[in-house]
Amino acid sequence: MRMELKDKTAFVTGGAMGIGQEYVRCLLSQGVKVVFVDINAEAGEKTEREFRQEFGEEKVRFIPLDVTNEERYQTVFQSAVEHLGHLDILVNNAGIVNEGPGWQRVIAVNLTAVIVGTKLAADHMRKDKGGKGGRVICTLSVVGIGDAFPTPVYSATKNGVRAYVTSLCQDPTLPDQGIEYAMIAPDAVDTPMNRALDNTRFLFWDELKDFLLERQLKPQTVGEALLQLLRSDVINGAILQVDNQGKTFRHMECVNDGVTFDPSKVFSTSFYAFDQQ
Ligand SMILES: NC(=O)C1=CN([C@@H]2O[C@H](COP(=O)(O)OP(=O)(O)OC[C@H]3O[C@@H](n4cnc5c(N)ncnc54)[C@H](O)[C@@H]3O)[C@@H](O)[C@H]2O)C=CC1
Ligand SMILES: CCCCCC(=O)CC\C=C/C=C/C=C/[C@@H](O)[C@@H](O)CCCC(=O)O
Repeated sequence: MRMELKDKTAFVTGGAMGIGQEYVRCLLSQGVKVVFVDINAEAGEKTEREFRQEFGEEKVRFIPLDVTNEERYQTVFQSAVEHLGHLDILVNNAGIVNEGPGWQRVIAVNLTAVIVGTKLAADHMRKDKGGKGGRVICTLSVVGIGDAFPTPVYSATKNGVRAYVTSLCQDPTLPDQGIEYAMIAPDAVDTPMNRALDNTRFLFWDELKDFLLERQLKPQTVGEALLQLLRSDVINGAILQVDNQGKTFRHMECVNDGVTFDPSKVFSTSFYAFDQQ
């Protein structure tokens, strides 16, 4: 299934700032109609104003939402679908890092809310239940395809999303459902999230920040990766790793439609090895 992006519809979480804002911008640039949600209403309204000026009043709509509020998520999702007509693409992007007190919320935002949103989208999209099919994209992190001692809770949520999505990808009824699931795994990206890091949110931040900040990507690079992924013919099971070396499909396999991954594209030299030692 090759997706022509023009006139498609998308729902993006955490779209007010950072990577999510770039996702929204990139989708709009391709003629996609977008509803985005964010807990930060002020930033969301500002982003909506700017994008309406650039892309047109009717093309984009912001709705305030804390994705951990499941009841409100259902209501907002429903009104987004009514506004868009139907939904072709869900981008699960809202995420936080915090290894200190209050870490439980990292699980609620990064993992539980991703499952809630994905279930809402799948129920709406399933062709075998009257829907039109669609694609669900989740933002992992490089630490979602490995481990990282400075972010054990965060890494657990991202690995959890990877396991959840990869499991959905293997559902033998997926071709009947007409849904594809894929993931984007960026290295460190220069966003408001990273600019707010400290030794509590990210363990050993003082020791590691130079190493991490030097390798930071621009959010635009991750936005372009989303478009590359969405333009691909078959994406079920894909993990698109994005780093300063470029973009690499690390994993793509599916048990039901004959797609297998190309081993020559699996290896990525930039994935974390303690090669600095
Ligand atoms: N910045 C980085 O180095 C990397 C980030 N990521 C992932 O990319 C995604 C976006 O991260 P960034 O753009 O860096 O973060 P950010 O903090 O710059 O932007 C995240 C957006 O999500 C919103 N948000 C947070 N909690 C929310 C909630 N409960 N409900 C609704 N919206 C909420 C924030 O208000 C913000 O607008 C996250 O999933 C993050 O884990 C992945 C790899 C690297
Ligand atoms: C940088 C902000 C973190 C935001 C969360 C992310 O998703 C970004 C993840 C990016 C980087 C994580 C790096 C973890 C690194 C360590 O496990 C270790 O590999 C660092 C080794 C440093 C060294 O060898 O000097």
